[in-house]
Amino acid sequence: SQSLPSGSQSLPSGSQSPSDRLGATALQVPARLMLVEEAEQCLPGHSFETLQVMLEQDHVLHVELHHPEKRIAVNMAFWREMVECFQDVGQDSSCHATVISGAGKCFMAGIDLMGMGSEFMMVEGEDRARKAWNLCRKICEYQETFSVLEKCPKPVIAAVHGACVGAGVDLISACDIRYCAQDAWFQEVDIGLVADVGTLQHLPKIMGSWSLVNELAFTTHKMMAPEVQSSSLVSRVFADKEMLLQRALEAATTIAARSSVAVQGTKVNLLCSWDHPVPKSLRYVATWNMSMLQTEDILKSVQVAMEKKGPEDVPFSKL
Ligand SMILES: CCC/C=C/C=C/C(=O)SCCNC(=O)CCNC(=O)[C@H](O)C(C)(C)COP(=O)(O)OP(=O)(O)OC[C@H]1O[C@@H](n2cnc3c(N)ncnc32)[C@H](O)[C@@H]1OP(=O)(O)O
Repeated sequence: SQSLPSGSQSLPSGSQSPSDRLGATALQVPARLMLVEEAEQCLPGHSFETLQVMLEQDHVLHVELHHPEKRIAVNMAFWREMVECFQDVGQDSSCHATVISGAGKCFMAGIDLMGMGSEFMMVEGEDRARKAWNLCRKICEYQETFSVLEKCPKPVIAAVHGACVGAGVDLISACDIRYCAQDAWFQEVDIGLVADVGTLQHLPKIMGSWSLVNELAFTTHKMMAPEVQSSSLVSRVFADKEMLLQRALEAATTIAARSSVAVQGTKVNLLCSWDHPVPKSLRYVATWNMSMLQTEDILKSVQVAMEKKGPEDVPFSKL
């Protein structure tokens, strides 16, 4: 059988239909069985090769992409570690929201053109059918690197500065909120292949203009910050990286102070409406809320609203 990157036994294999995605979000099966207490201690200090995880505020994690000397060109470890990291974020009840950014001069320079070329050229298999089968499995595993961001019920905010190329666009298109700095620019892959890990599936739904999506995909047109804002790829542009991170962390802190029942349930149901027609999504939220409306968070929230306080004043229980 095809040899896998080390540690990749923890990656789910096979492509997922929208309903699989929803099911996985709603009823996540732990990838690595871990007690909540262990998960809480584990993530911020966890040592990854390509990711640095920092606890920024109460309940807010900052995941920084690392490989600054190669402009965050992503290597084999990255594809595996993103899955490990965001599966753990999903399980960690003390994390309510996450910011993801790039260390050094840019957000991401795409795949490591030197290190990863052989990954797709050298596919094992005794004949073409078996090679194709193994290649399909591999592509599905790489898709999971960014799909994990959607499956994670905690909102993920992408904070982009400088270049965001190829796989960087795949990554941000799977995030829940996208902010960028004035110096940010975005560009599709131009290495003789069809992008296959999320960009083409997400961008038409995210951006307001099919024409612009096509332009970006067909011509590899370099989009600068004002253009990505007017096309809705990002919702806010900030003067520089410092301001960008500050405002991304502020947004994450606001989210983290709210009821987890409300925030995580909202993410799951927004994804449902992304994937399904309105009647089906309405039925789903009715089924969702027949249990979730029984939360104590509603009473607590109403009480503080009456007292003219904010959600940060409510002692919500962990989820
Ligand atoms: C696997 C599943 C499917 C996924 C497919 C994804 C495909 C893609 O991502 S395609 C996109 C590939 N990326 C690129 O084409 C971008 C290449 N890089 C650049 O254009 C520039 O480096 C960049 C604009 C990002 C930054 O420019 P700057 O002037 O600031 O830096 P450089 O001097 O160019 O680079 C500094 C060192 O980093 C190395 N480097 C940069 N990008 C990559 C890369 N993608 N892969 C490998 N190495 C990279 C660059 O060679 C320099 O190294 P050194 O010469 O040793 O200092």
